[in-house]
Parts: sequence; structure tokens; C-alpha cells
Amino acid sequence: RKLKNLPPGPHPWPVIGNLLSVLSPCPHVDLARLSRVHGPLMLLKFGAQPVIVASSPESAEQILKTRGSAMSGRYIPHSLRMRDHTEHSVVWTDCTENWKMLRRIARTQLFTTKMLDAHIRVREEKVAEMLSYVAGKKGGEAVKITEFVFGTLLNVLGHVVFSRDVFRYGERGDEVGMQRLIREMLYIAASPNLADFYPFIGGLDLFGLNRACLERLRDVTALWTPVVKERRAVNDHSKQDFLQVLLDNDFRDPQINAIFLETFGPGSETSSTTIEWAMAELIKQPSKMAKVVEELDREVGTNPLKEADLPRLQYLDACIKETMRLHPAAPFLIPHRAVETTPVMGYTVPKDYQVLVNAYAIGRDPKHWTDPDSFVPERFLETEVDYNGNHFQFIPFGAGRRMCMGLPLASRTIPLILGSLLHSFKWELPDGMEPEKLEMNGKLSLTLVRDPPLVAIPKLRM
Ligand code: HEM
Repeated sequence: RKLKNLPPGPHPWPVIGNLLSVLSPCPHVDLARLSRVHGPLMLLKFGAQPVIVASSPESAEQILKTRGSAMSGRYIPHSLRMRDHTEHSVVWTDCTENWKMLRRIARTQLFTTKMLDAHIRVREEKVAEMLSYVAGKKGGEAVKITEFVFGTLLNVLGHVVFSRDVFRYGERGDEVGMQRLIREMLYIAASPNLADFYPFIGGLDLFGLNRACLERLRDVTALWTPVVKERRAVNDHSKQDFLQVLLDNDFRDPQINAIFLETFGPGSETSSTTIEWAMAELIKQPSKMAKVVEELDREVGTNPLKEADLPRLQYLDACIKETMRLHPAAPFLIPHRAVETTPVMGYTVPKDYQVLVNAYAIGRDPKHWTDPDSFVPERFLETEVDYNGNHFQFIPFGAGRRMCMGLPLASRTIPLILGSLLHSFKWELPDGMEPEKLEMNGKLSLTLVRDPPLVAIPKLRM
């Protein structure tokens, strides 16, 4: 280690290395704890795979910005190594010419204000449908928040992508269609895979995880193939959606499939889990809930919440930021990889080492946040700190060249859905549970989800 000037880290055991630290349900918490002993830049071994972990705003800035180009590769989990897909992927390729072209199109044509504004009305309609679904529940019936929020997000994304719904209320969300396929893919991709720990067995797909992902990919692609075919055939240019932009730019089917999957996949689960955590935090603290509801009543009155109202809802915005600080949907961002050997904070990070940035540890770093483990939305009313990638103590969307592409959409849909659920309903816990008894346990699947999921009883307010 001394010879190569590698970062410090816990002693790796023979064969398993430091695997025990990552096989727990909350590796982000375990690695945050280890970083207090070994420092903000650590080296661990997940089996035979060396992994660098950055756990402070300073080390994150080095990885994502100062040395951003050298650290911009991706480590692709073996279960997701699907040749036809990864070749056209934005999420999983290194910063190739193709990736640059896709990001440019996303920035200049897909996630633009004009494109997002074109769908305001339809987003508001999708949220209204969600509210009527919840209002239609029998009095006193408890609902699982993610089930219908995830479906609503898929419909919002469905309209942005190809102007169609992809989810029907009333179907059990975890059993049908795109919701099931995307969830299963995320679940399989997040399952511990020996091939990631011992790369020399990678090609064998011993537990069939790669095959299982490929099957889901084929099934989910089949859901939109007829829509793409029909649009190509009619040659109708009236629609303002991603599909039209991609067809106008001569994209081929495999490229379209990759972009659709990487809109529905990262776009739904991350936003849905953020809304669920925010509701749980607010239900647990009735005084904060009262403040956010008071703001909604004052600014929106008895009308349905509109996107145009959002800039006035500063406390709601602060609640969402505080939720993302405490429960970042992607606590390790998406795994990076060093594409060349690079000096970082006085150490050497060798080429091809996997690099994780622990956004969870950073959001709770006591050097940068007072009372870091408490839910205090007020702190975001008094600071300029934002999730735009310029403040490394708060990076739920990442920062630098691989920063989240969907932020402009997420920053509209999350407050619209959360605000509407809080404005229209009063939420109570089942079986008369006291709010302060609500547990705030999470587990890391591909995203940081609540465990168990939040179940609550809606009571109509207006
Ligand atoms: C709460 C909502 C969301 C959160 C917290 C989130 C978070 C993130 C994070 C942490 C990254 C990786 C940054 C890195 O590795 O350096 C990322 C990348 C990405 N996100 Fe999001 N995201 C959200 C919503 C969305 C939405 C709505 C979409 C699309 C509709 C989206 C599409 C993407 C894509 C395509 C990438 C890959 C970018 C690249 O590798 O170049 N995300 N997101």
C-alpha cells in the first residue's frame, strides 16, 4: 500500500476483503461509520474488487469536479452488462462521443423549459387522477404510498416520453406491467452478485442475474415497441415529446429503447422514494406537517395545486431538500470508475478502481450540518445551499459531468405530487399508531427505500 500511495482503509480479510461491510442492508451507513476512523478517502476491497469511497464534501469535489474527467467512467454491475443496451446507454457508458451527443440532446431538446412547459397541463391532470384514486378509497382504508405514487410518476414520464399513460389505477401496482418490470430490474441489479466481487467469474452468470435482467429488458421494451412503430409509420410531427425529438434526430430503435428505459427507470423509483420519505418525516413531526399545510392553504387556497404555485411554496421546497439530505435516493450516486490513474487528496487512485461517493455520509457530516440527524427543513430557508451541483455538502443529484440529467423534471414533479397529497388529505398512521413511534429505517436496494414501506390513512381535507 505504502509503495503505491493508496488511500487508507480497513484491513481486508483474505478472499472476502471488506465484503461484510457492504452486505448489510445499509452499507452507506456502515461506510459512513468506517470513514470516521479511516478518513474521507478510503480504500476497501469488495471481495477481490478494490473500491475507493469518498465521504466528505472535499473528497467528493475532488472526484466529481477537480479530477472529474479522470473519474468519469462507470462501473457497470455484471447483471446489467447487456451489450445491446449498455452500448447506447447514458447511465452506464463512459464519457464517449455517443454519451456526449446524448447528453447534449437531453440538455438542448429533452429537459428544456420549453419541453417541460409543454406538459404542465398533462402533469397536473395525472396528479388529479391520482388524487381521485386516493379519494375513492373506502373510509379508514390504509394505502401504501409508493404503489400509486410510482404509478403516477410512470404516467407523468409516459406523457413526457411518448404522450401516453403506462399505468392504470386499480391494478395492483407491484404485479402488473411496466411498474413490475422496472422494479424487478432494479431489484435484480441491486442483488449482491459474486461476479462483481470476483470479476474473473463474471462471464459465467452463475446465478442467472444477467439473464433475468435481459428478460425484463426484452419484456419492458415490448411494451413501447408498437408505439414507436406506429409513430414512425404515421409520420405525425404534431406531438411534443421525447419520441418525436428522437425520431427527428434519426435515432434507431436500440438507441430509443435505451433512452426510454433510462427515463422510466431512474425517473420513477428515485422520485417515488423521495416523496415517501418526505411524507414519513412530516407525519412523524406534526408541527412541521402543520407548517407545510398552512403554507399550502395560504398560497393555494381551496384550488388544486398547480405547477405555477410551486415557486411560492418555500417551506415545501425546504422539506424536500431536507428529505434528500437525510435520505438521498442514490446514497452512493451511481458507481464511478477511474479511467486513468489519478492523484486525489495526496493519494493515488489507480485506473479501473471503482469509485463511490457517499452522498448519505456527506449530507450528515457534522462539520457541515448542525444537528445532522434531525429533520429540520428550516435550515434550507436560511442558506443558499442547493442541490444544483455547486455545493458539495449536499449532492443528492450528484455534481459535475455525470450529474443527474432529470433534475429539471424531478424538481417539478416531486413538489407537485407531494404538495397535492398534503394539500388534499390529512394523513394518519394505521392502528392508531402515535406519529413519533413511526420508525425511519431504510435499506439500500438500487435506491434507498423505506423498510417497511410507508402505509397511511388518507382523510379528505378539501
Ligand atoms: C429524486 C429524483 C432523482 C434523484 C435523487 C436522482 C439522482 C441521480 C444521481 C445521484 C445520479 C448519478 C450522478 C453521478 O453518478 O455522478 C443520477 C444520474 C442520472 N439520472 Fe437522476 N435522479 C433523479 C431523477 C431523475 C429523473 C426524473 C430522470 C429522468 C427522467 C433521471 C435520469 C438520470 C440519468 C439519465 C442519469 C445518468 C447521467 C449520466 O450518467 O451521465 N434522474 N441521478
